[in-house]
Amino acid sequence: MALLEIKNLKKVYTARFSAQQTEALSTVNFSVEEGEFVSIMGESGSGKTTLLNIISTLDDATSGEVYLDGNPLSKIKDKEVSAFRRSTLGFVFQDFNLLDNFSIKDNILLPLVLSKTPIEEMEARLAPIVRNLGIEAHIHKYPYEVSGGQKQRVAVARALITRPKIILADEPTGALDSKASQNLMEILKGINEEGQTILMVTHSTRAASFSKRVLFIRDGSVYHEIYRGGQTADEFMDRISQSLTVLSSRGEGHE
Ligand SMILES: Nc1ncnc2c1ncn2[C@@H]1O[C@H](COP(=O)(O)OP(=O)(O)OP(=O)(O)O)[C@@H](O)[C@H]1O
Repeated sequence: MALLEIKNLKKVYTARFSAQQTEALSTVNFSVEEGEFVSIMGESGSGKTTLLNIISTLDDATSGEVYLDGNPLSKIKDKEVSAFRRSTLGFVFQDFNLLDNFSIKDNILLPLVLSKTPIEEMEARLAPIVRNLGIEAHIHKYPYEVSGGQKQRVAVARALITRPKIILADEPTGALDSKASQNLMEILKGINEEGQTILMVTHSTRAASFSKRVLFIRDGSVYHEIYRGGQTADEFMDRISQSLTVLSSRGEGHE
């Protein structure tokens, strides 16, 4: 059974003060196996954020279903959604989403504090994660005292601390320079090699080349996919670029 299964997902937005409707997702079908690292690419407005928001339980689908470990997300009761999200999903966003008034350590521990984890357990989980991510020396600082790349590593630490089933990353390198982006992607690749499943939305072909599979979304549905297989990151990046060129220049059909 796939870890994540997206079945016939459709999302239509209805404008609040008019009858105007936008079909953001038409029919999305795909699945992610445990241990995979999958990127989602597509032009602006193709529905990537909408898709990630529905998988994140931040938004509801118009129809279709998302299954995690075989369980339909739409059946989770409203009052259980926050706890589900906290314990099962790890989030990494483009703009880090750290709390400025919390130290780095408190930002990382926040999901565990909210789920009332004992202090000894929190400390035991924190130590290896901050060591692996190279942010050990910064945990008593505040977000405004560290670089963008370090902030994003803090966000990754916060995502990992709950031992989520899947990490959902939305443009994680979007606010980083090329060196920090490379560093972050190497970290995500390493985490994936240790078994963490990752689903990432990105515009960056270089970032996507670190994943094992790339899904291309267009006009609200998955249009094409490629696997890295035995290719090097550079070879895979060339294939991703070629696919994007073909897809943006072609109206219909598969490669
Ligand atoms: N809250 C909303 N209300 C109405 N329409 C929306 C809403 N959010 C998104 N849309 C529309 O749904 C479509 C898909 O948007 P979405 O943000 O998912 O695209 P995207 O691929 O993430 O784009 P980008 O790469 O620019 O972030 C677009 O046409 C967008 O205008």
